[in-house]
Amino acid sequence: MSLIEARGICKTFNGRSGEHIPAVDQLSLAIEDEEFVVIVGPSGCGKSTFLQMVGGLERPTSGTLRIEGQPIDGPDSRCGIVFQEYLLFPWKTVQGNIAFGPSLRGLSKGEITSLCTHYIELVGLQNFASSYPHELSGGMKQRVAIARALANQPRVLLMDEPFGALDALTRESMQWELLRIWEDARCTVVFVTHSITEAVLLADRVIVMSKRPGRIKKDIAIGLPRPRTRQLSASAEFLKYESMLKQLVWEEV
Ligand SMILES: Nc1ncnc2c1ncn2[C@@H]1O[C@H](COP(=O)(O)OP(=O)(O)OP(=O)(O)O)[C@@H](O)[C@H]1O
Repeated sequence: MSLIEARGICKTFNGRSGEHIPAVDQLSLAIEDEEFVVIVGPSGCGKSTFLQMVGGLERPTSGTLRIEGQPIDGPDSRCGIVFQEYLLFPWKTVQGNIAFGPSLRGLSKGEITSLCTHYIELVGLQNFASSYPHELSGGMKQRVAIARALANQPRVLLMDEPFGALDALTRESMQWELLRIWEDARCTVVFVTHSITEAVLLADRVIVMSKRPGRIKKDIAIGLPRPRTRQLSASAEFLKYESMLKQLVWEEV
């Protein structure tokens, strides 16, 4: 049994004038435990919609979607979500933001503190535990958002263009950071991006979606060794994946 199984998923939205907007069409996909799956495709092809259905924030119009064999019927603590907008609580410190989920789960104070300490260290924010979001850079805010999601110890981390709002240099450093964090946290990641380079660097598998209504156009295993290195990211093999994927996405634009 796969960790996540989507079979024949369709999602149609109702537009403002009552028109039907088919966003996702007959999407079938199996994602295994601890896989790092990246979804790419042209703007509006239904990537975020698929992620939201996995996270239980949207329901498929038809088809079945299961996690650990059980139908997804609403937001589920097995899934943590990180969005492009950091969505931190501005009135809470870094520690307070990260402690929020564990405190809702009714953990003891000691357990919450040790979870917070672990994840604050994991994302490298030891010196900022008492800072408020407005005192942090974009990259630091996204580290908090990642730590906050991981502190709930999800089986699946859903990431929707998490580095899309960052400058190029910070974005690249966050990609390496995420790989390091993922090696430690060892959860399954489903990651949406527009950056093909980011996709090749991070993924075990890249799913290329067709233009709307999104179907799976190609499912490509990235056969690059881990841990990924800077040297590898400049290799001929890396560039080969990059140009193949660019071609596949461009055909849909
Ligand atoms: N709540 C909604 N109501 C109506 N239409 C929606 C809604 N959410 C998404 N859509 C439509 O569904 C389609 C897919 O949207 P979605 O955000 O999933 O695409 P995407 O591939 O993530 O796009 P992008 O890469 O630009 O973020 C789009 O045409 C969008 O306008």
